[in-house]
Amino acid sequence: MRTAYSVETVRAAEGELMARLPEGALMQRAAAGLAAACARLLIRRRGRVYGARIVLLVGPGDNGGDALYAGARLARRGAGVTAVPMDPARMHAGGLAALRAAGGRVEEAVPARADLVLDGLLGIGGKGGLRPAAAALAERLPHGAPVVAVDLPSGVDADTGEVAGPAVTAEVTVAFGAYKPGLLIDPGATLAGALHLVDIGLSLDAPDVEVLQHADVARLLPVPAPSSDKYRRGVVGVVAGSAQYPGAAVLAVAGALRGGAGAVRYVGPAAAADAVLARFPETLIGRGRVQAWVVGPGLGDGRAGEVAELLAQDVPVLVDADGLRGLDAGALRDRSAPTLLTPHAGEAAALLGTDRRAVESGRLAAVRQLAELYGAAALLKGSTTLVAAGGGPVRVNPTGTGWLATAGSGDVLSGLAGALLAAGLSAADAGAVGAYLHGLAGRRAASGAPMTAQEIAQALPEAWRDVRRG
Ligand SMILES: NC(=O)C1=CN([C@@H]2O[C@H](COP(=O)(O)OP(=O)(O)OC[C@H]3O[C@@H](n4cnc5c(N)ncnc54)[C@H](OP(=O)(O)O)[C@@H]3O)[C@@H](O)[C@H]2O)[C@@H](O)CC1
Ligand SMILES: Nc1ncnc2c1ncn2[C@@H]1O[C@H](COP(=O)(O)OP(=O)(O)O)[C@@H](O)[C@H]1O
Ligand SMILES: [K+]
Repeated sequence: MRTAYSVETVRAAEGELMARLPEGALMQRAAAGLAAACARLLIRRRGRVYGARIVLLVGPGDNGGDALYAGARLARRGAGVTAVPMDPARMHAGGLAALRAAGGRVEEAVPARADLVLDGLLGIGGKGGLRPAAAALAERLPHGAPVVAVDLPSGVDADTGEVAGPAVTAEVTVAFGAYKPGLLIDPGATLAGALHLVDIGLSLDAPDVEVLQHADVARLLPVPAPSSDKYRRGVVGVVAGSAQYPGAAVLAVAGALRGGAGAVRYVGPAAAADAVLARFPETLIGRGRVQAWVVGPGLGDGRAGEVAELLAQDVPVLVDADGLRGLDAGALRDRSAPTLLTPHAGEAAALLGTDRRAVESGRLAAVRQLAELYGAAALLKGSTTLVAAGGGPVRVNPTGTGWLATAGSGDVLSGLAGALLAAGLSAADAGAVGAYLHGLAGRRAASGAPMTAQEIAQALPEAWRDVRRG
């Protein structure tokens, strides 16, 4: 499991540790780890550190200090290091002295050529969008040089991943003590590139954000026991599709059949039921007992009554797409069985009474609000799928890919996550495991070329095997 901690938590842990260590010790640990990561990158790219041209973008705070001390270490290994300050009058004094002592230079303009750039403009002390002096440096990077972000790409909000205006795009981000949520959530995650963590000795407990990995997902997968039968494995009921959108029913059932439940029951108009049976003769048709319902994909208008009726039952319910329209927050909060809502940004905006852009730029806050307002687990789809429930850490899905943005892909996910719910996973686990498998299947089905939603469903068994192999 990869975890991330808010700035407030990291600052508190740093404060505690700093009080017990000699002054500057933490920054030396950070700079040593940073310099080692830079050296590895230079050796990979050009065989050695000696003779490399390194540019340090230096902000006024400790983030700039880290860059200066790391630059000094690299200069001692024979690199030519040039520091470019955001404000020449405000640079970390100790770091600057160390760089000069190691033979580094300070210049006002960013050199046109470099083998490596260290972005030490802003770290966790950055507030709001980059101010003009910082933005000017971030926008004038030497062409083609890889960028290593110090703790955080400057311009990314550490707690949310929001980016207001210009920001640095890094090849690698070297984070100190802990990952920050903004490194894991888009748009920040995309700008951060590959992540590398330097242990500086912080002790941290409950994370704000967590990212499941293969081993975590493997532990949660519902694998049949010798004594299993189809009912014990769980029956998932799918209420989806309409005369206008029969395909949504087929795709939701396709996802559900690969989600680990023992049987899939379909409830919907005859035309959609015929389409489902033609494709999946193993589907049970018509109402009956289920261990979880999936309701919403392709329902069309005028079926809110059916949604309310399912929500009145004391079984887990996943609500997606058209099912999300006009949900009654009070009724949801009163439910005792688990509920999982799976909106995309537009649907989430409608549920929260805000606009789509606000959701997309502040995904973490939006998913937390959804979970709180509706008293349910919430899975916010899109670039970086997030799952929130009950005030616990928000789960960030690491397997997503833009190729998943294809019509019907969400229908497959709803069936899949619903089946996991029927198999007995909690709503948060069903959402997180569903998104994980869906992303893996999407990557496998696409492998660099467009794919269809049906192909995502078809690739799900391979995603399961992949996860179980570890
Ligand atoms: N604490 C520790 O133990 C350790 C911390 N470590 C390192 O310290 C980093 C945090 O350092 P930090 O607290 O000095 O803040 P930092 O990110 O350098 O920025 C603050 C400066 O930026 C300015 N500024 C703010 N927003 C701005 C904007 N939008 N655009 C432009 N300028 C802006 C702000 O200016 P002001 O608002 O004061 O005018 C202030 O001068 C952390 O990320 C890690 O790298 C490691 O060494 C490990 C040990
Ligand atoms: N940029 C993206 N990166 C990763 N995944 C994405 C992106 N855009 C969409 N997705 C995923 O694709 C699926 C689309 O679902 P949805 O919006 O419900 O579409 P549809 O209703 O057509 O099925 C979701 O799983 C979502 O997370
Ligand atoms: K930085």
